[in-house]
Amino acid sequence: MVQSAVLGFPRIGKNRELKKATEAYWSGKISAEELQTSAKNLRLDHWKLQKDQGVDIVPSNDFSFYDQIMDHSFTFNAIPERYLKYDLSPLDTYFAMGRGMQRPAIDGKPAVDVPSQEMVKWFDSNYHFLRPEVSDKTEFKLNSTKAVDEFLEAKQANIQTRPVLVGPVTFLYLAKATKESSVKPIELLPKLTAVYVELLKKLVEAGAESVQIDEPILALDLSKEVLDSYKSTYETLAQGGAKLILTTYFGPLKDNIEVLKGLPVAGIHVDVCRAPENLDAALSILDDKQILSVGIVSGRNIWKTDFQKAVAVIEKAIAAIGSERVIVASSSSILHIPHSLTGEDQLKPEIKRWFAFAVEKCAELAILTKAVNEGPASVREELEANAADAKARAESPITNVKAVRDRQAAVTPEMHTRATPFEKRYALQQESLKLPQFPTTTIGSFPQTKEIRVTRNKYVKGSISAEEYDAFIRKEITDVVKFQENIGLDVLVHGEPERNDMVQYFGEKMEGFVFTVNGWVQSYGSRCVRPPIIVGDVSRPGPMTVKESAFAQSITSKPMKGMLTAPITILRWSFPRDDVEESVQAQQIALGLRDEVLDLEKAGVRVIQCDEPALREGLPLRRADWSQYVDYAVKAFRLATGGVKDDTQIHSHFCYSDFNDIFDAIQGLDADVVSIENSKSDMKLMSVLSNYKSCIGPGLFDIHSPRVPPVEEFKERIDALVKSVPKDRLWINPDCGLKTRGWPETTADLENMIVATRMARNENA
Ligand SMILES: Nc1nc2c(c(=O)[nH]1)N[C@@H](CNc1ccc(C(=O)N[C@@H](CCC(=O)N[C@@H](CCC(=O)N[C@@H](CCC(=O)O)C(=O)O)C(=O)O)C(=O)O)cc1)CN2
Ligand code: MET
Ligand SMILES: [Zn+2]
Repeated sequence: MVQSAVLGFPRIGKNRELKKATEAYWSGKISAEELQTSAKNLRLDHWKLQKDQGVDIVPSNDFSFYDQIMDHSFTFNAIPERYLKYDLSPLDTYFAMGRGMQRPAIDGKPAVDVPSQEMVKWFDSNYHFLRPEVSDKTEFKLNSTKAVDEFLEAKQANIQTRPVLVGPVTFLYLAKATKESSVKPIELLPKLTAVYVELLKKLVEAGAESVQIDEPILALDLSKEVLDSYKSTYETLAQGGAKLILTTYFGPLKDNIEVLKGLPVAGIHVDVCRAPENLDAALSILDDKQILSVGIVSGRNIWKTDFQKAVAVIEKAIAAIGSERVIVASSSSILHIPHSLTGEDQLKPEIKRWFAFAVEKCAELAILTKAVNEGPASVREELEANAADAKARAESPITNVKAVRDRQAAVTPEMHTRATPFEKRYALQQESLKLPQFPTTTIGSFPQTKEIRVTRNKYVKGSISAEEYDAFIRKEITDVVKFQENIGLDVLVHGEPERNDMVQYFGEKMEGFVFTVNGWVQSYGSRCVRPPIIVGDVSRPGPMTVKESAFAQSITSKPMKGMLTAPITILRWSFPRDDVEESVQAQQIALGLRDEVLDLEKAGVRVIQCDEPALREGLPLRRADWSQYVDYAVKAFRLATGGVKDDTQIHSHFCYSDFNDIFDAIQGLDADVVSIENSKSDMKLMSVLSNYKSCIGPGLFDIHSPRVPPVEEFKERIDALVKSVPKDRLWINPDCGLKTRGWPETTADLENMIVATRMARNENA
């Protein structure tokens, strides 16, 4: 019999219970025990939910308080020394790795001041993990039995789970060596694998029938060294005695499939949503006992699975290897989609029927499995309903809007190019903006205080009027503008208090999107987003940000920076359509933004920033696919911004550190100023910065952590930057927006940043 499986379930909870509990713990409102209890309840709920939907194989150890990769660093004792010297509890050590910790000496306990680990994007998703850090001194050992404990916890509730581990090759591939260490992480494989064996033995002892071991890097271009390591690593892992299901996802395996041939694993999992060709590839290398887990229900999007197509794929696998050896699974963990559609009553029924969220995806897996086990007649109604939903979507008028298509057809090459080259127009901008050396600015948002969120919530629920809300936002903007003037920033921002989220906000102002009330997806740690869903052709019916930006400019004589989210980021951080090319969707969004940019310019805003932080994560996982992506991504940005006058300054912003990969694309945007995250990447960007032809503001402090760097630290960073960036091209700013920070640390951060900038100006005048 075919079995169904989920590779990982969203852990944040239906109503973001985990977010609320961890944040309450951090602020001292609940105890560690209370936090553990709510986590335990959530795990139990989620196991039961999946079982109730009819899933046969449910995962354990997919839970995490912060990030599953960091859990592995913690489990295998890859804990940098800097987190251990304070004698914190294991839980607090763990959270310090995730978010840093800074607190004064109290009750005889020493002061703590430690930044978090580096946070990076999980493949091409909007989820972030904490990059493991290893060195030749790392002593891998079992520091935690979380995987075993959670397995037993489920077992106690009479639920047999399949524990999930991140495979050792993927773990070390994603790791970096500490600064002091010369070791290449991958060289530590033998040492680390030995500890995996120990853990696997414990899981088997506890009663685990099989273990899911994730090796998603197999969807990347890999070196021979990495590929070759699979054989010896998995031969060693086999000593653990566990039945391993080696899991790959997010893309085609291509030639990497070869290394899976002959590995001593019980089965492999492939993603056939992203890469249908993985099915044949996998079938061609399995031995005559191995299981094939077919990832057919997408863990990355919210569209209903096309049952008819899916059944055909599964039947093909069954025909090849027999039903005992086939598992029907989610393509990847379904961490990336919201919890459930229940309660999303504001969605029009004719559109809601196109979607399946996590709980509904579980039901889909059960239906598909039944269809192949008991025959289509056993789920006839479900199959018919599914076919009707697909047909209704294909025929919906919103998926093909003539005015939008006509405008796209009329786009010309000239619309992508500014009238004058950078050097000349920057000189004009300098003349009009009159900025000092090393201009200071911020990335856009200021703290989204509890008061702001609560007031917006009241407005959304209708308990305050639009006028009251507008007045509140105007007051917030006024306060933020005054604050920036007082503190001495050069290019101001309005602070984005009116925005729930930089993507959702724009989605809500454009046609072609729909929204959820509770469709939260974890982005990092306790932070979540509610991605809007692109359901049809996109257009912009009217101004989206002009009112707030024009007001902010009207109350200051300093230049006010208008703040927009650029096309690829709106596209990537939404759930895009799967019936139209992403390049087409990007261009539709770009045309809407182009109108907004020109309206801002008309309203007297002379600096306009279009944030494109998702440009890097949008890069296809395989290099061979990069150029066609970069081509449409860069065009979309240029289409949005290319229509402005010479003396209107275009900024962009990127918050990740792999600048190298995308250097040419960023250059190709032809923005006048770009700000990029830099503070946590060990200043490794330095070497490429000197080649950048326009202005650049490498981030000077990490906004993900409440830790405030002292003035000297800022000064050191600026001094290092002055050595690689031309003195008339360097801007000074934080890594990213300040919305997740509180006012005390924001004030201290910016004060220190400005003091250090003034020192640097004196020295470099
Ligand atoms: N979409 C997206 N992706 C991104 C980023 C981003 O900004 N947006 N930034 C990078 C890092 N990721 C981040 C993701 C989320 C947040 C973040 O701050 N999220 C907030 C929610 C933001 C939001 O949607 N706020 C809404 C709803 C807030 C809310 O929780 N309201 C309460 C009621 C009010 C209250 O009691 O607090 C409720 O609904 O229950 C609003 O302000 O309107 C959170 O998790 O807390 C920050 C960074 C990369 N990816
Ligand atoms: C994730 S990039 C954030 C950019 C946005 N303008 C902000 O400051 O919040
Ligand atoms: Zn950012």
